[in-house]
Amino acid sequence: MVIEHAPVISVSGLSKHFGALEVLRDISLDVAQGEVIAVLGTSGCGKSTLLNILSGLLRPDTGHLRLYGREASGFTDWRRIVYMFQEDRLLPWRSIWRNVAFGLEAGTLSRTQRRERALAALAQVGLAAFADAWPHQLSGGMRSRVALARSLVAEPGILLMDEPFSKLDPQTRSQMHAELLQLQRQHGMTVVFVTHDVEEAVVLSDRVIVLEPRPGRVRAQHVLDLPQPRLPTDPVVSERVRQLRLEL
Ligand SMILES: Nc1ncnc2c1ncn2[C@@H]1O[C@H](COP(=O)(O)OP(=O)(O)OP(=O)(O)O)[C@@H](O)[C@H]1O
Repeated sequence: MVIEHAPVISVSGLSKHFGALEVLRDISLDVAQGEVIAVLGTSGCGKSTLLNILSGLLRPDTGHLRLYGREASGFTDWRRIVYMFQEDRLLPWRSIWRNVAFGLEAGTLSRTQRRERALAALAQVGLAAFADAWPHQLSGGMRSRVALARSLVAEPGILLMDEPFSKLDPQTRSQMHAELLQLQRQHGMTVVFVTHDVEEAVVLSDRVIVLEPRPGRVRAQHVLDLPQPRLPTDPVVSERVRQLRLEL
């Protein structure tokens, strides 16, 4: 879904080195509100580094990052942006609802309100019944859903994801894809995720940004105007996957 607005994320001329290693060179990219963007590239091409910059965790050496129309250096509303990591990062000593509510603790909500919000987020991922369970009692897919609930509980405008489903088995992964898209539509969120899985990029995204390695540069952008849901077995989908694989 693409809503025509000023970009919520705008990157221009961005570069990043780690010591002598040039990781990103002259990256420019605009993301509209409600878009789902896949950043696709081989291992080590700088995908996570780019996401770290978009999230404010890392500063670029040169170039500009604008979020909701503001230069990142003057942007203060970082709570509108949530970062979902590759690992679920659940805290083993906290019950499920308290894991989900973790990010709300810095705010002004009471414990009861935090629990209500956490329960609502858990209900959205089908895990309301597990609110008082512990992380070790959950399967990998369930833990992944909890991580998604924890990301959604703060109602972010932008969700950044670094290969969040890469550790799941293929079937659970497809379920998570469908759930993510449903939640994304409900909330109108902008999603930017990085992956080296071409099929995942084609199934989920409105647009694929292909990064070229050493140093990471934008090689191509592809708009995927295919209807949802997209099944990997659909010939139109598998043809796009085949074409994109040739580019990597
Ligand atoms: N903090 C750091 N210090 C030094 N080098 C780093 C740092 N972070 C990343 N790198 C290097 O920068 C390059 C790009 O790393 P990055 O993690 O962004 O790639 P990636 O495309 O996300 O890889 P993968 O798909 O394997 O996760 C790699 O060569 C990596 O070793």
